[in-house]
Amino acid sequence: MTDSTPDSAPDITPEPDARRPEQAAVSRRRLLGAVGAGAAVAGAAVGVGGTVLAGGGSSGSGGDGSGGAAGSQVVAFRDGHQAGIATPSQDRLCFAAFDAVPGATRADLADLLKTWTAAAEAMTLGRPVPGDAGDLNTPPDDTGEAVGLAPGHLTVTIGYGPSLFDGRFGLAARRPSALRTLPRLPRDELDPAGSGGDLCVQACADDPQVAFHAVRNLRRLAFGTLAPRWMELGFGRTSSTSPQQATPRNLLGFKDGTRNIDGTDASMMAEHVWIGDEEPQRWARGGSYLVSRKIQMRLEQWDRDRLGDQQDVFGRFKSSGAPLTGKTESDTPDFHARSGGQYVIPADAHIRLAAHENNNGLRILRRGYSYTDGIDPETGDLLGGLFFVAFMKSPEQFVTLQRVLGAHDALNEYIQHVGSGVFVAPPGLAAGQDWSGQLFG
Ligand SMILES: C=CC1=C(C)c2cc3[nH]c(cc4nc(cc5[nH]c(cc1n2)c(C)c5CCC(=O)O)C(CCC(=O)O)=C4C)c(C)c3C=C
Ligand SMILES: [Fe+2]
Repeated sequence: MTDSTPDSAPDITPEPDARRPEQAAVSRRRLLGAVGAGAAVAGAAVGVGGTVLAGGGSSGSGGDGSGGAAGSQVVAFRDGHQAGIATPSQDRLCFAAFDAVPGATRADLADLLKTWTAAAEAMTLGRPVPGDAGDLNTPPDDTGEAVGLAPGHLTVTIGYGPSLFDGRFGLAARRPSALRTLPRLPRDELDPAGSGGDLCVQACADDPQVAFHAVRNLRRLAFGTLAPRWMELGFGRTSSTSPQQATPRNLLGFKDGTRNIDGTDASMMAEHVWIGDEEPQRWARGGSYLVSRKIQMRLEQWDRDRLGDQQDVFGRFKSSGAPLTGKTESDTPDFHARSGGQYVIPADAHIRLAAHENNNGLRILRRGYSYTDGIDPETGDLLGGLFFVAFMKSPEQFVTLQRVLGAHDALNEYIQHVGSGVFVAPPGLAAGQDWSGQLFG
């Protein structure tokens, strides 16, 4: 893949002297007129209709706004698969789920998805949402907080929830076969207000402001069609999706992502992650199912647990990340090894229960983030955990794993699943294509 070197982001400074309630509709019309799917992004040096835009390498480096770094901080927006799945996971996340507002029509949704495509592509390049930046009588098309920041390897990945394929938008006949609300799983205590959604947007970047800016601007463009349902900010990745990345640690202090699927391994991705020819809905092939789970951790309780028990919970050493049967992080766990009649990796250890060796070869691509919700007003405890995100060929992969984990995992003493989502992430966009045409056919 080739790196592009976008110009530094243009100034979008005119001070608005009038803020009108119809601002969003005006902006959306202007954006469609000015850009349109497949046309050149306003001010961009690179066309969006076919030119290879960028390499997808992410080092996790922070966006420093330096023009020199920008060229290597653009992840290709158009590809066979959406960026933000197999591409290296960035350090920061902003994830939002949206619902269609009552009265929103098929035409509204189609219009919005076209607009979102152009906006997401521009922001990925480190550019503002396109439009006429000089009109003093309408609000600026871009909210402005990413001006001067580097692209930060921004990826914008969208997904459609099962509810989008009900009767409202004439999409029932286009519902991917495995897309349905997850069944109730063991120990679930889900908050409906923090679960589900008609659509989702996963924005990942090296810089939290770049990720938030992307979601905020898509939300702004959606006024009158979609309303936000829930949102999560992730401040530290808890997985590696490329062999070049060091394994990060989760909030329990353990290396997380050691035996994740490598996003550059095309055959593993085809076998476990990408929707293939088995899917009758051709438009969804090359996409993937996204399962999100907000998993609260009992951090204070964990912090009082002894090290030996913490290691038994996972079946790995805390400091090195090696399995309890090995010496280094990359050693393969030996699930048969015993000592004094007991398994070295305990029967209820997280990795024993989750390992593909013990689940008929089943694997998922994990791409989660740590989150915090501040302090529990009732107990004074720190609130935080894992915003688990995983991609897979079918949500059944998650359901199968979680049925086992929810019933037997030693980790259950320290966690609670409180939010849930399932979405189909459509395949990547070809030159000239947009999310609207792809979904509506
Ligand atoms: C249903 C799927 C999974 C949920 C939910 C889940 C929650 C969860 N996991 C950790 C921390 C770790 N998980 C690790 C490995 C691991 N986890 C899953 C699946 C789920 N985890 C899988 C498939 C695996 C790989 C197992 C293997 O093949 O060995 C590890 C070990 C290091 C690694 O391989 O990544 C850690 C640590 C937490 C904290 C958590 C919920 C809060
Ligand atoms: Fe896990």
